[in-house]
Parts: sequence; C-alpha cells; structure tokens
Amino acid sequence: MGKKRNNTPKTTKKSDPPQTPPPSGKQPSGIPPTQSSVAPLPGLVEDNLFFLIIYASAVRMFTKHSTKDITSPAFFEESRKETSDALIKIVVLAAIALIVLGSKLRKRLGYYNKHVQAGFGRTLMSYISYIPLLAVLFSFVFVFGLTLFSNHEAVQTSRTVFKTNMLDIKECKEIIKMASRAKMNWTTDRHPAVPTVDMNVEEAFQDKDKAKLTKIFDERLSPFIEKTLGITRNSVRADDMFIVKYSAIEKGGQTGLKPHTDEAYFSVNILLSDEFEGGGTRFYQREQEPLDDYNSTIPSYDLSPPVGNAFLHRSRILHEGIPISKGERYILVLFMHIDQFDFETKQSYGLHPFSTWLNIGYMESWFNERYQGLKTELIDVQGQSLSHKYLRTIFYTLMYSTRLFSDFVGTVTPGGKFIEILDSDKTGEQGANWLHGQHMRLNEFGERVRADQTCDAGGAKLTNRGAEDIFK
Ligand SMILES: O=C(O)CCC(=O)C(=O)O
Ligand SMILES: [Fe+2]
Repeated sequence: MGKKRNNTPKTTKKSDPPQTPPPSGKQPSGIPPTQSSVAPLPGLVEDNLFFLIIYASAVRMFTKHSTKDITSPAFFEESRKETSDALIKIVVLAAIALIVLGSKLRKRLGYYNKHVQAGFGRTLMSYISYIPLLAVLFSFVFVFGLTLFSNHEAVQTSRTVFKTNMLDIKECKEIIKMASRAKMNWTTDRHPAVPTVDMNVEEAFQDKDKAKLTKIFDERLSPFIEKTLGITRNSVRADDMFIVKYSAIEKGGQTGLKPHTDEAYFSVNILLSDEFEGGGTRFYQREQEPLDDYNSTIPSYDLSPPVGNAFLHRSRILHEGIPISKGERYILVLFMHIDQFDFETKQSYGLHPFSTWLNIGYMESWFNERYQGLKTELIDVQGQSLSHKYLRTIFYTLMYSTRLFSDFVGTVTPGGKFIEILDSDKTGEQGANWLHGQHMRLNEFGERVRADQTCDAGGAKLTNRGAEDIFK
C-alpha cells in the first residue's frame, strides 16, 4: 500500500479513454471515488429495451384493425371516434416516449462529448444513440397510417361518387317548370371560367317553389350527405344552387361542359330530364389541370344515371359534362360548403378539421378555405403582417399535400353500397342552409371574409369554379 492512488486524483483529459470503475461493493471503503472513475454507459439496447418493450405493448394495445361494416349507418361516426381516440393515445404515448428517451439520449450524447475523443467513432456512436427515438417516431407513423388505412374505404370517399335515387319523374318535371316560371332568365356569365347556361335557384325561383325544394332536400338530400360524408346536416350550406340547361335543339345551345373542378367542398348533381341522347358526367382518375378538350387519355369513369338520380362527389375531382347529341338535358347542381360555425349566430357546429378525419377530401377543402380566406384578407386589408403570409403558405402546403394524398390513395369509384342504407332513412328533420348564405367564404371563426356576391354583380367571377383556382 505504498501509493494512495485514489487520494491523488488525476484530471481526466478529453483524450483519455473512459475508465471502468470497480464493480460496486468491491471499492475499498472509505476511499472517495475519483473524477476519473466515470461510470460507463449501459449499452444502447439494455438502456432502452425495457422502456421500448413497454412502449410497444402500449402501442399494440391501442392499435386495432378496423373490421367495421361500411354499410352500417354508424360507420362514419364509429370510424371517426376510433381514429381520433387512437390519435390522442398515440400522441400521449409519443410524448412520454420523447421525454424518457430524450433524456436518455441527452445523457448519452453528453457522455460521448465529455469522455470520448472526437472522431469517427464518437460521431457514429452519437448517431446510433438516436435509434430508440427514431424507432418511436417510426412506430408513430406506422400506427397512424394503420389506423387510417384500416378504414380504407372511408379514405376512398375523397374519390368516390355516391349516388341515390332522389326524385320521381313528376318531381323532376315540376322543377323544370319552376325554372320556366322563375323571376329571372337563364344566365351565361355566372361561371366565367367554365360557363354554363344556368339559373340560380335562390335568386330566380319563386318563394313557394323554393319552399318545395327545401322540403325535398331536407327529407332526402340531408340524410344522404350525412351518411356519405359523416357530417351533421346543419353544417352544410349551398354556396351556389343552380339549374343547368344543355340544349342540342336551340341554335348555339350549350351541349357539354369541359373538364373542370368546382370550387366547393362537395358537389351534388341531380338529373332532371331524360329526353336527350349522349350526356352524363365523366370523372377523371387524377386531378390534372388544365385539360382543354373532351378527348383526354386520363383514365375516367362515366356516370349516366337515370332521371331523378342524385350523385355527390368531392368538388375537386376533375370532371366534365359529356356533350349531348340530341334533345335537352337539365340538371340541378349544388356547390356545397361545410361550415364550422353558423355564419349568423356564430354558434359552433362542433366540427373541427378531424371531424371527418377519414374523409381526406374534407380536410383538403378545409385547408383550401383557410388558405383562400387568408388570401382574400391579404388582398382586402393593407399592411398585413408577414405571419399571414407564412400561415397562408402552411395552409396551401397542407391543402396541396392532402390533395396529392387523396389522388394517391384513391381511384374514382362509384359508391353503390350506400344506396341501400340511404333509401331506408328518410327523415323530415330540418336540414342545411339550402337557400341562405350563398357565395360566402368564412374564416376560422365563422366570420365572412368576403361580402356576398350576387348573380348579376360584377364580382360574380369571385364565385366561379375556375377563375379563382389556386393554381392561377
Ligand atoms: O353536366 C354535368 O353533369 C356536369 C355539371 C357540372 O359539373 C357543373 O355544373 O359544375
Ligand atoms: Fe362541375
């Protein structure tokens, strides 16, 4: 026992290799530990394994593969609830994992910086130390994706065309008559980018006719919308409702409508007549704009429904009115918005971006509306702060990525399965804002960011389906 090594501490230099202390219990008692006897780090696996096992078991518990029946009336509600529940649990788990693994990582990196010589080895060890955190991140993405895709059919709604029988032939004829006794004439300038010969119902129809239509929509269209999109009926508003007239009889009459997208959340199209040849609506598989002619080679799906049939689709699916070759084709079109707030009372409808979480199309439109709102505010108000610009960019990016996502996951398909369940569920409950609150853009607080536009106002181009396209 000549030299008391432990009493003459030696300064650890950066270049010193980490030193292993004697196993606990074997250090001579009474001798204080030296600065150089640094506890080694436990191996990466043993340090994290226990926690990762607990984490993985928790994730496993929260990950359910959905086996719900899409034809069940409760399908959307259940799916939505299931997804948002799973999402909350995953976020909480990920937060805990980040805190625990983050502190382990910090300790590890601190150790390398202090006790390991800088160089390739240290860099490599530092990178390897991130593995547990990356594993958690990966599992987060995995679980999230699984939850979403286990409801594949609902994701698919963003590219599904849902149809149902809505009117009988007598009712269809009656609506065409309503147009012929309307207060205003047919217009051609309401949608300048993709013009139609049309008549706005709210402005042109007589009050008694509007009341009849409202009743029909409350009874038949509202349940259809609720079931297909999984949203409450009162949160929807017809931003534009109009009759379109295609005529192969009148000289210079419009016979078809070129490929376009509508500027709305979703569109409804009801066929009112059957005395024509040709016609129908063509949906394109992918959103590729601009398309100038009817002879596109993009895969498409044609719908030629029977008279009185209504179909509904996300407005941003590229579509066209196939030209007629004989007779006259009348359709009733609704460009529908989904509002979070009642625009007058400001009362919330209880929706939020994830309300129809599984309906990617809804999210896309929601982001688009926020983007459009900010854009309008930016144009209207001088000296906007820069944050507006950034926020706008964020919403645009979100909108664009959800659109790409929906293009990626979905093929345009007919949603025939819904017809059965819809036909058995007609109620008389008060429905949407069918004829109230047209041509509005609301911000995230339900306030109007743009004044009402009327058909004959010069500002009609603000409400058309193409001129305000975000790509322009
Ligand atoms: O003619 C059709 O069926 C399509 C009509 C349409 O897309 C529209 O009016 O926006
Ligand atoms: Fe359209």
